[in-house]
Amino acid sequence: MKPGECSLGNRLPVGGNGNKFEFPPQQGEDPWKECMDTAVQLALRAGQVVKKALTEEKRVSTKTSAVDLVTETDHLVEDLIISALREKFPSHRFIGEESTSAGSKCVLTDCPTWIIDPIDGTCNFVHRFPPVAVSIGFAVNRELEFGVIYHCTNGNMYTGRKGHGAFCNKERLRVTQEKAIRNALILTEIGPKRDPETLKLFLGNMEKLLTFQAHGIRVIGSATLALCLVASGAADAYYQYGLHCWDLAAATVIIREAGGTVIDTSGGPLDLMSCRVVAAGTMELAQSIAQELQTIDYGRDDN
Ligand SMILES: Nc1ncnc2c1ncn2[C@@H]1O[C@H](CO)[C@@H](O)[C@H]1OP(=O)(O)O
Ligand SMILES: [Mg+2]
Ligand SMILES: [Mg+2]
Repeated sequence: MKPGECSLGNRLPVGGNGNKFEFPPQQGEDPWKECMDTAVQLALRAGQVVKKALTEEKRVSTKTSAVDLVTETDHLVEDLIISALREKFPSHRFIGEESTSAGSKCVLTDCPTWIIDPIDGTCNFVHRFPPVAVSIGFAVNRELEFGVIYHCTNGNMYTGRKGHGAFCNKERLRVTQEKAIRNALILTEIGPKRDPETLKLFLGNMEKLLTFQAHGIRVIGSATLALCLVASGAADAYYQYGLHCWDLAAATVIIREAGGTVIDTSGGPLDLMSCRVVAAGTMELAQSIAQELQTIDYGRDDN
């Protein structure tokens, strides 16, 4: 994809809410810099909407299961982000969690594509449990170029740009060098299926890792923020069956740029649409976890 195919428009800041997040300086020409700057500004703007709505009464509906929640704020924020991006970059494509739920196609092509989770941690949002994020990933030629994840309740802005590192605000992120399950702090998420067979597999996977003397397993209710904790070195690994491309896109760039590994649960390369992942600071730990996991089938995002 040539840089010219990203309609760069003018350089007016998006939003104008007075928030002055400065992206860490980069060297050389970056054809997607304006896109990334726009993503940061939009994540901040969306984050403010989410933060305000957190304390207000919410209308909650369910999607794929009784525990897969959505609110009017998820829709509002996704519309806000996609309409602003479409206006600025009319030739680009969009994959959004709520647009996909409403029937939009979820396919990644070579075109510049934005992959958006308007609220990651909707269940947390509904309960006012703090890990709640806005996640914006961007891919060109099916390769992830950058990711922006805004932790709405504590104001942390996580960014990763391919080849330029990962940051939390202005602080560079680094993964841990832990290689063994034995000493690892591991994060996961439960996924929306709660039938007995799925729960047995989910708990069996946890039990296996605990049997190997993992220091701990944590579930925080936001896949994107859990992955940011791995990028930050606050946890050693993350695995899950039942997440989606919008949970993974932005975070994958951030972890890789923090020196970490993101792979498929089979031990092979990541497939963004496969609804499963293992991420870790080291390939050794990622492979060890992948080897122990029993597959939970969640289908694919692109069919
Ligand atoms: N009841 C629930 N509890 C936690 N996460 C849930 C959930 N239902 C759906 N999810 C989604 O599953 C992802 C990975 O498990 C989470 O980050 C969350 O993304 P969401 O809030 O964007 O829907
Ligand atoms: Mg969401
Ligand atoms: Mg999500």
